Amino acid sequence: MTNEEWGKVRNKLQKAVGQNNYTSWIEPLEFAELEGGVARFLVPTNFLGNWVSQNFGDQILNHLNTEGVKVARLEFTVPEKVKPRPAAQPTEKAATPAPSIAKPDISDLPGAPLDARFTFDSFVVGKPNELAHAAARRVGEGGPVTFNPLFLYGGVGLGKTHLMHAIAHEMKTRQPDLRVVYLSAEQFMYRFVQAIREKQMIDFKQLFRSVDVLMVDDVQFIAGKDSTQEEFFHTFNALVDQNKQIIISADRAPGEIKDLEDRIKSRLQCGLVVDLHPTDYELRLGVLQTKVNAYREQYKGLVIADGVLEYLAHRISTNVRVLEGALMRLFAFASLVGREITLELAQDCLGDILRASDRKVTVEEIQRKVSEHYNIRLSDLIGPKRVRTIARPRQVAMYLAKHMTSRSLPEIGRRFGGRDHTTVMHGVKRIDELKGVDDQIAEDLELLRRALEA
Ligand SMILES: Nc1ncnc2c1ncn2[C@@H]1O[C@H](COP(=O)(O)OP(=O)(O)OP(=O)(O)O)[C@@H](O)[C@H]1O
Repeated sequence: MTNEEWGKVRNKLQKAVGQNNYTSWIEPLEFAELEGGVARFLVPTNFLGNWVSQNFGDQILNHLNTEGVKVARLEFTVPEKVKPRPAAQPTEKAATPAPSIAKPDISDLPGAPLDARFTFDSFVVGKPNELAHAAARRVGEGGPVTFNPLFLYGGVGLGKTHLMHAIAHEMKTRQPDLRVVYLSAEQFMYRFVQAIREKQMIDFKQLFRSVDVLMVDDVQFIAGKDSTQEEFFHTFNALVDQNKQIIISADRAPGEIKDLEDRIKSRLQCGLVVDLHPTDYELRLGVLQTKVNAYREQYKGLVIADGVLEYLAHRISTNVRVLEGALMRLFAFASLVGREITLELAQDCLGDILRASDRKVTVEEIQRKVSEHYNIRLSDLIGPKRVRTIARPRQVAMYLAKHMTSRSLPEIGRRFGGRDHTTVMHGVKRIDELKGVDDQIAEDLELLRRALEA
C-alpha cells in the first residue's frame, strides 16, 4: 500500500468515525508495511493499538479493502525508539541527583482535598463512559506516561471529577510518595493571582513545576483570562517536558472552548481526548443499584418495591448528580415516615425533580437546532423536499423529538408539515438502525442532544 492510498483511507475514516475519534485514534497511526496480507502500523502506545484494533479494526479493514488494498489482518506495534521509558522507581528517584532547586515540602502543594468516595470501585461503568474509564484506569496505574495530557470532557455531573479523584487515589495507593496535585482551574487562577499580589511568583512556579502529576478540573474556566492562560501554558509545558502526567477536565472538547488561545487548545489535544457521553438508561440503573447497596447499611430494613429504580432511571434522564440526589432524598423521606419505597412515594417525594426532568425541549427547538447543525433551511426541514440531504436531518429531528419530548407520533407528524404518524415512525426507526452502524449519525445525535440539553 502506498502512503497515498493510506491517506485516502484516512480521509474516509475521518468522516466515518467523527473528528474526535479521528484525532485521538486514527491520526496517530503510522503505516509501516504490508506483507502477506498483514498491514502493520506503528502506534505510540500498546493501549492505543489495542483500542484501535478492538474498536476501529473492522472499519479500517473495510475501507482498505474498498480502496483495493488486499488486507486480511491489521497489526499494531510500538516502535522501539518511541517506547516510553519505564517510570522511575521510587528508589531510583531518591538516587537521582537533587534538582538545582530543592522540591518544596509536600505539605505546601497547592491541591484541593480529594473526596474519599470518588474511587474506581464506586464508579459505575457503562457504554457512555467506558472509554473515559479505561483511559483513567490506565493513567491511574502509573508507569510510563503514554498520553499527555489525558483530557476528559463531558456535560455537567457525568463523572469527570469522580474519575480524576479516582486516578489520584489509585496513584497514591500504588506510589505513596508521588506528588499528585488536584485542583480546579479556578483555584489555579486564585493561587496565581495571590502569588502576583504577594510577589511570590518564583515560589508559585517552583511549586507547580515540582509536582509529579497535575490534575486541573474545569479548565474552561480560564478561557478569556489571559495571564492565567499564559501561566497555565508555561506550567503545562514545563511538566510535559519533564514527562510528568497531566490530567485535565472540561465541559467541552479543547477545540470548542471559546476564548482559549490556539496554542493551548492544540497542546490540550496532544494527548488523549476522551468524552463522557450523557448517561443511558442502563448506566443510570447501574448507578442507582450501586447507590442502593451503599445505603443498605445506613438505612437498614428499608424496602424498595420492584420497579421503582427502573422508573427513576427512566424518568430522570439528566446527570448522575441529580439522580443521586433524588435517591438520597427518597431514602431519607422513606425512613422518616417509616414506609416502604413505592412508586407512589417516589412520585410524591420527587415531584419537583420529576417535573424538572419532564421540562424537556420543544419540537420547535429541536427543528431549529437540527437545521442549524446540518446547515439547511428550517422551511426545508419541515417542507416537502425528499432529497437525502434534507430527508436525513428531518429523520434525525423526528428521532430527537420522539426521544426528547413527550409528544406523540401524530403530534410530531403535525409539526413536521402535517406528515402522517407512520412517516415519523419510519424516520425514528431508520435513525435507530443507523446510529448503531454510522458513527457520523451517532456523533450528530450526541452533539444535538447535548446542545438541546444545555
Ligand atoms: N459513572 C458513575 N458512577 C458512579 N457515580 C457517578 C458516576 N458518574 C457520576 N457519578 C457521581 O455523580 C456526581 C457528579 O459527578 P462529578 O462531580 O464527577 O461530575 P462532573 O462531570 O465533574 O460534573 P461538573 O461538570 O459539575 O464538575 C458525583 O457524586 C459522582 O460520584
